[in-house]
Amino acid sequence: MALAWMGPNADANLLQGIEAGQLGRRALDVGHDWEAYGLTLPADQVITGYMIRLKQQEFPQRVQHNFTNPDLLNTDQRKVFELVLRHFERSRHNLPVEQILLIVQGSAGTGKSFLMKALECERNRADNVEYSPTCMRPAPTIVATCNIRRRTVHSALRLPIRSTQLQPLNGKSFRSFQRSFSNTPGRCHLVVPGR
Ligand SMILES: Nc1ncnc2c1ncn2[C@@H]1O[C@H](COP(=O)(O)OP(=O)(O)OP(=O)(O)O)[C@@H](O)[C@H]1O
Repeated sequence: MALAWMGPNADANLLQGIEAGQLGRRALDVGHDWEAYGLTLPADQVITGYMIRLKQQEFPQRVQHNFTNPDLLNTDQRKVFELVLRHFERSRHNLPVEQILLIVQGSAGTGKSFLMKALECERNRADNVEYSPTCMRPAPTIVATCNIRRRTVHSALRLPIRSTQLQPLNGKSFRSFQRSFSNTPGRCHLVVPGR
């Protein structure tokens, strides 16, 4: 917590109860059994190792609690839910549809993620899970992938991270991209949370 307070450009002297520059050297830090948390990786592998462990350990545990009951949606959530579901249904029956480009805005905790999960649950129910890639829910940041258990937009769509130049996909990445859409019957809904 103390490290988080420091933040970029924060004044370390303002940290309550901690002498500036003493973080990591106090008896509490030195005497703490850090290995009890499994932090045994060399420094350059800590982040990579942490992400791998997060995926292996937390990911499956969280998936088990992913059910969201659409009956709980409030009036505003239900408006969006019904609009998107109508679109789903028309696409599924090959009826003419216009592409939906929809932004759902709301301050923190107003139920945007809840709405997305409800939509996905409804799709899985209607489509019979095997069919579910018709709804992709990539996230813009790795933090969001942890919150809602999905891959990033860049990873899902094979977008370059370090360059603004789009190159044609080829070889392994092209085949893996094709595979990820291979169950998608014609149309795919892409739902991207805002952070
Ligand atoms: N209709 C609802 N019925 C019951 N609980 C709800 C409903 N909508 C949202 N919640 C609950 O409210 C909390 C906040 O919702 P949620 O995380 O979806 O908000 P958010 O808008 O995505 O927030 P943030 O922008 O911070 O990510 C969650 O615990 C969620 O389960």
